[in-house]
Amino acid sequence: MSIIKLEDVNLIFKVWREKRIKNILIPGSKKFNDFDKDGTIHAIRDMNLTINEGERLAIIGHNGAGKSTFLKMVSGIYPPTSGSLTVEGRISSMFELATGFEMESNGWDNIYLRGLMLGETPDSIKAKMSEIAEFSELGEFLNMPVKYYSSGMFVRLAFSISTAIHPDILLLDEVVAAGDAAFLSKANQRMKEMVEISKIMVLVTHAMDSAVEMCNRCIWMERGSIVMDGDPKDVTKAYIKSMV
Ligand SMILES: Nc1ncnc2c1ncn2[C@@H]1O[C@H](COP(=O)(O)OP(=O)(O)OP(=O)(O)O)[C@@H](O)[C@H]1O
Repeated sequence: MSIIKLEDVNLIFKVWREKRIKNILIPGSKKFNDFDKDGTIHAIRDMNLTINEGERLAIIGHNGAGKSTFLKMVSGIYPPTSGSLTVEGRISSMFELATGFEMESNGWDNIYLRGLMLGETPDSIKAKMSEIAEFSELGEFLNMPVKYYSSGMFVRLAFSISTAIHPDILLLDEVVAAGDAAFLSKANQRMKEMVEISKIMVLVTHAMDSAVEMCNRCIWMERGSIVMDGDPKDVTKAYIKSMV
């Protein structure tokens, strides 16, 4: 049984500002970085939300609304400052794909290490290695330290590993642009398969048609809070209307 449950959750970032060189050197420039009077950003505010199995949730909202922070919090990157966050199920995050790579190690070693990080056992990741390598189409480059990869090659490797595991909960931040056109179409197909097998999907997007086509529930966030929660057609319509 997979579930994501937030009860009165807050996430506050402490923003370092008083000691900026600019503040010290230029008198009167202290207000340069005035997000909040006390130097904090309240990214998630008193959030209550339950996401159950079968739900495909889209999160929409303006820049800085807290959408990506929400995903990172659910994936465990940022712990909530207060409140209760329950996540049951194996998570796969399709964002910050580069996190956790060993730049000095080669592609093969990174497949293995990253697989373990994503919850595979040594045996299960070994069994998937050749399939991951094949999907990435990196061939001989897999023997090379990943620090020498081009950005497109790096994305291919990261994407191939992340999508080889079968998650209960799939967290997506926009569409993953993975390499050239041929790889992109293969990647999109693989992404669709992942969406189908996952029990819960959360998609952060600025594309209203993706929210409507891919999801069966939508929340609109502003300033860390949920403004509206409901059918993607209704929520995206209200969001668009608010902008005109
Ligand atoms: N690591 C961090 N440290 C400090 N503040 C942060 C950090 N990450 C995000 N923020 C702040 O938290 C707020 C929410 O940011 P977030 O990235 O979640 O917004 P978003 O809705 O995903 O925006 P966008 O649509 O532009 O991607 C913003 O004010 C942002 O500046």
